[in-house]
Amino acid sequence: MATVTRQIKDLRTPIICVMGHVDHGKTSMLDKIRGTTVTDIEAGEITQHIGATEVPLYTIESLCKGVLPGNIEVPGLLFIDTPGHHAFTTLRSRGGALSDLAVLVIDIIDGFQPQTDEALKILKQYKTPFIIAANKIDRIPGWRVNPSFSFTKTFESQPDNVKNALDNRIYDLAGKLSAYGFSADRYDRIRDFTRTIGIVPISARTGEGIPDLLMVLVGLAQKFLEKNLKLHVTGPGVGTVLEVKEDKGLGYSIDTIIYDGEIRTGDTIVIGGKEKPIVTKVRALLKPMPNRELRIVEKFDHVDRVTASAGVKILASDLDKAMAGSHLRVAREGMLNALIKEIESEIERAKIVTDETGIIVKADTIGSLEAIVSELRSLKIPIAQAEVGDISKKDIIEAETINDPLHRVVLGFNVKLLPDAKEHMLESDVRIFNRNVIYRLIDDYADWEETQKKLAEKKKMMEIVRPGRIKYLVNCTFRQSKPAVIGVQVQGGCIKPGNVLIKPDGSKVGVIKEIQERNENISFAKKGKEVAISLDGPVAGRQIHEGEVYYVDIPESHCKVLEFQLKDVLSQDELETLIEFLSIKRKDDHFWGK
Ligand SMILES: Nc1nc2c(ncn2[C@@H]2O[C@H](COP(=O)(O)OP(=O)(O)OP(=O)(O)O)[C@@H](O)[C@H]2O)c(=O)[nH]1
Repeated sequence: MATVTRQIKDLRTPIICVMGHVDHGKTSMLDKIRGTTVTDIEAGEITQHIGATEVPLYTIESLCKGVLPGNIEVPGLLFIDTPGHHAFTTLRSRGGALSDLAVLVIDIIDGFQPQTDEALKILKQYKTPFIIAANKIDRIPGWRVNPSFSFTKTFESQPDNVKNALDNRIYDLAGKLSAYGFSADRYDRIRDFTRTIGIVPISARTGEGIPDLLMVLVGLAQKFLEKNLKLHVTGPGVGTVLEVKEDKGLGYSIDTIIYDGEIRTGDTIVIGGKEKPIVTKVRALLKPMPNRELRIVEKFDHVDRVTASAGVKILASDLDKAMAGSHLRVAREGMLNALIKEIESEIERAKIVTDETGIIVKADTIGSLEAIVSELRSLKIPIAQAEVGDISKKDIIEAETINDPLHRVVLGFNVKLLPDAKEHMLESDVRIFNRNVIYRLIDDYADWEETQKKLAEKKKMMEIVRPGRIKYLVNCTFRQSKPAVIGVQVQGGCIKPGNVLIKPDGSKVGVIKEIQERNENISFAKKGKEVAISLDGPVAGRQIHEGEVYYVDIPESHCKVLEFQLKDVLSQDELETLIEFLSIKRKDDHFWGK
């Protein structure tokens, strides 16, 4: 058996990003690789944050059971677990940009889905080499499970019809990929991985195909790293802050990915802070034990130095204001000022340009903030303020000053509602949405906004005098005066008690006191109804005559609202009646109600 003992010191660990549609099995796949389970702690079952898992070469070697080629020099693989929903585009792009390689997970039964397409577009844009993990092969009807087998081995043991079914699905995937200009094939039929995308059939549930996946990734990383990547493992470290945490006993710490160079205890580092760059000294470097996921690790190794690429927890003072998503740079001799300037301009760029008025957004990291902002922008929802941090009383007070009640809103993503904010909220009309799943946060706000709009329209309609046209029916004079009681037919729109009536020549008729239908008082009568109305003002036979037509007199300000704001909510006959009424009013004054 060929042993893999050729680690060359200066090669950094390639960073792998995992992408794919919701529920296609990204988390399960990583779980299978690292042998732990994070699915249970995912909010809303969607992976929310970039996490990192280092899989050392010896683990890959043992999983691949001797099938690994003999020329591997990379020290292992560092997996970044990117989230799966389209609202995470920004985070994904960051993952895409950060990673050397990607695995696009596709449920072989479900096939291409919207986020599969989106991931492909991102991969293409960033020119990131990738492979496809065609997951859930155990769901192919008739599949014979061989837990943890390599794909080639388990495939051999399948009946012909199952083999064909799998190949047909792979063929389908390859067809879809060709629409993006990618040529793709089952990985074991490919000679040149730089030209053809490898499709590795796997089952994240049974572990089948996982050895093949790792083997292809290591081989590909080796090839691409040799060709395309300059490897710095000795220069000053460069990284990105994934999360800022307050841990019991540890104080504030930052979880980071170091993707270039090295970092040592005692190093001076510069990182992005909420207001200004933070310059601090590394007190301790805590590396997760190999094969553990950075977020749920309980055990750390204290190390003196870490080389790229690695997920590492850094302990230092002044980290409470560190900003998740910002860069981290190690400052060696004479570099400090330049680095501070660099991080300063980065903070400046990260400040999200906001609109003059709009809602307030708070999020836990720059990445999630950017994702929410870009989603809100695409929905054309204005943003007055967007910041990393918990929801404070100040945010609510700020929101109270917003004129439009639909924008008197604070959207919080994965943040706390601070106690003083909670208290103030009770006496405020500001609406707060605080969720830990981005699409739910935005959907909830959009639903609320829609309901509020409808309610506001309804309220407006209730207050506004609406168009109406009636005909005074022949032989329907029931009382001549004080009040006159006459029978009418509603010919357009509707009438209500309190409506003032006018004639087509614009002269005033009187005010409707009551409306009766079969001797019962009613609050309104719509088109088609024949009702009796009592009228204050006119004397039947003198000022008003049977056979005449009257219009509801609409105040000029109401006409403006009807014509320019509520036109879409008016029925066809209301609209026609309004047009007739306006032509009466505009006969002498062309600009009436405009
Ligand atoms: N039968 C079968 N089920 C699988 C396999 N892989 C994942 N699943 C199931 O598919 C569901 C989704 O898997 P996840 O790993 O949570 O998917 P994900 O892509 O990480 O989903 P998000 O984090 O929500 O984006 C879970 O119920 C898994 O148990 C597989 O290979 N075979």
